Amino acid sequence: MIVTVTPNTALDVTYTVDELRPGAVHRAREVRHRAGGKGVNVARVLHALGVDVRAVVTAGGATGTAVAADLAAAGLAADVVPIAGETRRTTTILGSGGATLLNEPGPELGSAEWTALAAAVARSRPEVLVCSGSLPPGAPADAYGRLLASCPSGSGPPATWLSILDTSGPALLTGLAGKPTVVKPNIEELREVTGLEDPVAAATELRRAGAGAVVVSLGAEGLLAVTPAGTWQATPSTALTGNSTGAGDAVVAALALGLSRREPWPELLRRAVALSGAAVLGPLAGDVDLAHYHRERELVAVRAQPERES
Ligand SMILES: O=P(O)(O)OC[C@@]1(O)O[C@H](CO)[C@@H](O)[C@@H]1O
Repeated sequence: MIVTVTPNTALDVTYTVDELRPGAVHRAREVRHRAGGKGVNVARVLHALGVDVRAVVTAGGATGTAVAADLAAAGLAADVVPIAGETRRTTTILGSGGATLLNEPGPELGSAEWTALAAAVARSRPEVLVCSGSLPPGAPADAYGRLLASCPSGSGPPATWLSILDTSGPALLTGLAGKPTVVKPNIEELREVTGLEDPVAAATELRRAGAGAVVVSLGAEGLLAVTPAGTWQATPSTALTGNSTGAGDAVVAALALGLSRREPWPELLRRAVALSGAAVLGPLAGDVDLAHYHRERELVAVRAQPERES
């Protein structure tokens, strides 16, 4: 079972406009609401692939009720941890220039709510645990580190626990204490937390600090993976335009699936690049174009990178 946990769950609101201009009035052509937050998107993608997945989310207030109802309507298995605060909204504006995001910080969680979240994760006995998204304000600095370290695996002794951490800034750095199997920053997030320009050097730094492997999103150039088995770059066959919101979550979904199947890295990266493109072609974050995914898996180029002196 793959389990995703999204402490700062959201109601994703997506507006479509012709062109986004700062300072102007926009009449939205379309407005869509759905349960979101990175871990929810990961679960949605896995569900679309027919994979057994469970989403652990927080929900409070009217937006929390809408999130829980949408998860049920989508047929996603979920553990909804009730919270006193109002679940946040995250807004995506899709215009001719691409996607612009406005993410609310979200409500604080009380210590009993953190305990309930950790208990829900432990109860689900993940084989692969995915920790995704920003932490809510006032979260314990090591919130992800604790969730990752305390996770009892359904599949064996601690040495076989598998986990993915997809977050940024201090939450990423402190989460490394939980020894995630893989972390998946994008190139800007990686440079920000390490202060290093070179992505291989920066990824190596995160591995030294506790990550098993580091998979870096390079945008249109695909993915770079620095792993115990070697370093690879995986490149898509073609550049795509569409809604890039959620493309990173599709990469995480592919990584979780590949880890659960113990796939070799080149195979896993092919799947991740193809699924990321499929997400760009999906209308909303969490949607994937499955026809593109199956076609593109055959076309992704994966190249081993030369070993460097450490
Ligand atoms: O504020 P966070 O937790 O970093 O990101 C939240 C979020 O912007 O990420 C997803 C795209 O990855 C959106 O669907 C979602 O609402």
